[in-house]
Amino acid sequence: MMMRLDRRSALSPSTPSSRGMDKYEQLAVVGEGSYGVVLKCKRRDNGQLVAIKKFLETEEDAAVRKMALREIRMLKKLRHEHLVNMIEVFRRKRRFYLVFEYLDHTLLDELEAATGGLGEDTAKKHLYQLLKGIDYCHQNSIIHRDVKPENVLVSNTGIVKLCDLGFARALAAPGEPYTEYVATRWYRAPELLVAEHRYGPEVDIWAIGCLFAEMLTGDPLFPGDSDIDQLALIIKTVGKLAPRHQQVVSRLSGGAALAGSGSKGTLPGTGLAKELMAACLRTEPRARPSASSLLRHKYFISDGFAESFNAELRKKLGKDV
Ligand SMILES: Oc1ccc(-c2ccc(-c3cc(Nc4ccc(CNC5CC5)cc4)n[nH]3)cc2)c(O)c1
Repeated sequence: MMMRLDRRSALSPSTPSSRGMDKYEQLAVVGEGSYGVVLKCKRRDNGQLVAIKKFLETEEDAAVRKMALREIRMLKKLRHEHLVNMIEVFRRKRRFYLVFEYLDHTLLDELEAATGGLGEDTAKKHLYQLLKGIDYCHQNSIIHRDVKPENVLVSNTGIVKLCDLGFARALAAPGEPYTEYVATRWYRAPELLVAEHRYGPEVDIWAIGCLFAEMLTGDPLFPGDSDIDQLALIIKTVGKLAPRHQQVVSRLSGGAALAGSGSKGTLPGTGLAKELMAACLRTEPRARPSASSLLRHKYFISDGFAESFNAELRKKLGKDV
């Protein structure tokens, strides 16, 4: 469906414009959420493919305007090889348009196309790049909060970038509780499932542990169909919750049965891969390693993988990484 995006008005003086939204031709819708739609577009003058997030509501809605400006402020701060970078911002008919890099497909597309997983070599390369992107977020005090296969983009040269930080948020000040937020259930850490007010970047590490397992097997690790079922699957595989979380669960209807016998199921993978995955999936958030320490894990270092893969990334990205 061809749609000419109308004349725009620059959102802020820091984004001087040329011919406005006329410079893009819409090619497809690649994503839809409750707050907006993501369009695959082509820049008319040079053929560059971009992804344009169009907010559905106009900025008359104060809540939408506040959320959009918060998202734009955050996105302007974050620039990294393994995050989808924002190129420019426009406003048209009192709606916000955010223009981003376009990558060929998502990790979900890869998982749906591959039976039995992506193979350990691809899974390891994707995992390493994901950890680099999330480490950058965490170093900048940003929690992504919705790491899942749809939010992991892959270029046709195998470069991986995290996207849709629309729900990301800055780390709360000490003592400040977070607002309620519901990450996609299958990748939601136990502390989110028990609605702990104080959660941190560890929720992203949990999600990455879930993604690593899914890349190896091709199947979601914890496909819960309710929050209680989600907790039951987690406990069955990785063992008991942290005592403070167990107390919360035992007060929920049917929660008492979730105490768990302590015997654990098995995680996919072998050797150092399984060791790294298990570390990401510790039910005590404080026990999960940081992204930066995971990047120095024996799994990436002991076989020379990090050194050779970083050289490969530098060539592909055409710059120092
Ligand atoms: O706050 C925000 C809001 C939106 C984004 C965002 C930025 C860029 C994208 C994006 C998507 C994309 N490529 C893409 C390609 C294909 C698909 C869907 N494939 C399946 C087969 C139908 C989905 C996405 N390239 N870039 C998506 C979201 C963001 O990164 C941050």
